[in-house]
Amino acid sequence: MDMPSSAVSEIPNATSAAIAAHIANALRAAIAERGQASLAVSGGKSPIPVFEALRGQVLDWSRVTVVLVDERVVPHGHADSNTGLVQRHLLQGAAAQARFLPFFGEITPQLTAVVLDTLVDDATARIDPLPWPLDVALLGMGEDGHTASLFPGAAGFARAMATDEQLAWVVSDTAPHARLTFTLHALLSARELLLALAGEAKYAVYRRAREQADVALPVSLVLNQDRTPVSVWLG
Ligand SMILES: O=C(O)[C@H](O)[C@@H](O)[C@H](O)[C@H](O)COP(=O)(O)O
Repeated sequence: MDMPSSAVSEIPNATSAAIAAHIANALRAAIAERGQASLAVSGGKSPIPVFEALRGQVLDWSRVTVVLVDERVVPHGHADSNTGLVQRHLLQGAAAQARFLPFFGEITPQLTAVVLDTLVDDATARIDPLPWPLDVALLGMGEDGHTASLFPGAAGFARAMATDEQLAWVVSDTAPHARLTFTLHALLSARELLLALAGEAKYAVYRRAREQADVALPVSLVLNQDRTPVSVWLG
C-alpha cells in the first residue's frame, strides 16, 4: 500500500533500546547545539521499557527538561498518574538530574470540574516558558487512534484539536479520570516526534491513519502533515 508522502519514516521491528538510543542522540545533539534539551513523553504502559532504557543513556541529564504530553487528573501519588510513572521509571539514576515539570502541581482528590480549568492555566504557566519548540516528543497510540489525551468526541477534544493559541487543554469526560493534554498544535510544534506502537490491533489502526487525516483518528493528524518529522517505531 503506497502511503502519501509526508514527514513520516517507519522503523519496523523496533526495540525499546533502539527508541531510547534515538531519543538520547536527539537530546545530545540539542545540548551540543543549544546547551539544553527538552523531551515530552507520554504515559500508558508502552513507554515503560523505553524509559528504563533511556535512563541508562549517558548524556548530560542536568541540561534536559522533561515534560508530559498529557496527564490524568489525579494526585501525583495515584497509580494512574503519568507524573508518578515518569518519576518511577525514567527519573532514576543519572536521569534524576533532569528538570521535570509535571503537568500541574499537586492536587487534592476533591478536585471538581470548576477547578479543572485552573489546571490548564497552571499547566500552561509551567510549560509555556519552556524553550519551545520541544526537541523530542514520544507519543503512543490507543486502539481508537488517540494519541496524548486527544480522545475523539470527548468534551474539550474539538478545542484541543483546533486551537493554536495555547498548549494544554482539558479533556474532561474521559473515564475513569479527566485528563489534560497537549493540544495538537503543541504536539506538532516539537522539532521531532516519535510514535511507538506494537500489536496487530494498533498496526491496523496505524495503517488506516496513514491513509488520510481524519479527526476521528487523532493520530492521523500527526501522521498526515509535513510540518514536523515523525518516526514511527513499530515494535
Ligand atoms: O496518558 C496516556 O495514557 C498516554 O499518553 C496515551 O496517549 C497512551 O500513549 C495511549 O493510550 C497508549 O497507551 P499504552 O501504551 O498503555 O497502550
